[in-house]
Amino acid sequence: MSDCQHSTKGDCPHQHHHHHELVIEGLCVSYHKTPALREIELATSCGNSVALVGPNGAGKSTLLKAIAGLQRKDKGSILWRNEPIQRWSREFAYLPQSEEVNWDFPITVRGMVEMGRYPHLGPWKRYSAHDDEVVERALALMRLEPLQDRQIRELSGGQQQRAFLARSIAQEAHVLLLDEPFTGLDRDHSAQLSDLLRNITHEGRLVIASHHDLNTAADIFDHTLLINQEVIAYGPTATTLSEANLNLAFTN
Ligand SMILES: Nc1ncnc2c1ncn2[C@@H]1O[C@H](COP(=O)(O)OP(=O)(O)OP(=O)(O)O)[C@@H](O)[C@H]1O
Repeated sequence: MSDCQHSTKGDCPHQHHHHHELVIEGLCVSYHKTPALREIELATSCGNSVALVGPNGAGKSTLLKAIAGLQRKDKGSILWRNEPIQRWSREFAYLPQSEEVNWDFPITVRGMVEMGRYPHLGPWKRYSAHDDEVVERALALMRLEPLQDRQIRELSGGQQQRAFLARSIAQEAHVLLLDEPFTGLDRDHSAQLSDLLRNITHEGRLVIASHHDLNTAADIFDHTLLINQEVIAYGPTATTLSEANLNLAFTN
């Protein structure tokens, strides 16, 4: 258990942490002995959306990868429903920054969403009526029905992102880890993604996303974790992004 008294900046993030589904305590990550994250604490649950905000190099991508189980940690724990995340890999879906994703393989939107069902299929790898239903729902929730027979590589970046989200939903992942999902979207597509993320949290999932636009953060994310290697503040977005906290985070 960490000691809240040591946290002088912002709210203590882990009060009643054992009631939360995702609990990060004392997380430290370094690259070649250079620290990238120090003593990160976070406790949150399904139904929430959390923005990761901080300057370039603050460790946002590193934290997303760590939660996805893709980043070696020096110290600390990341628990999902009181157990190490490794036991729960299906529960997590991680989308890197768009330029890091290779979308150039031959598969349709529907094919990609069906891939989300693979871990759930029985020994004969046959799709049941239930699997089809889940795929239909995921396509509908992400408003992808009209695009379902299109090749992924022929879609716009925003549409590809929606296909990824639909696959994660079909996979029944409860935690969506998104690295700068709003980058490169115009105003209408940002508004659409914002709506879709709201639908995703309302149906009982958790969205954690790095986000650069301080002006839109409060409209999109109910909570914000402000970091610069360490936690600067955590809480409801509007209060967390106060001028004082931002000064702490964005000056070195
Ligand atoms: N693979 C790596 N090897 C060595 N250092 C790395 C590696 N990945 C990240 N870093 C370093 O770790 C720190 C945190 O990087 P990270 O990408 O997590 O920050 P970020 O907050 O996502 O930044 P940005 O807003 O610029 O995307 C940076 O100083 C970065 O240079």
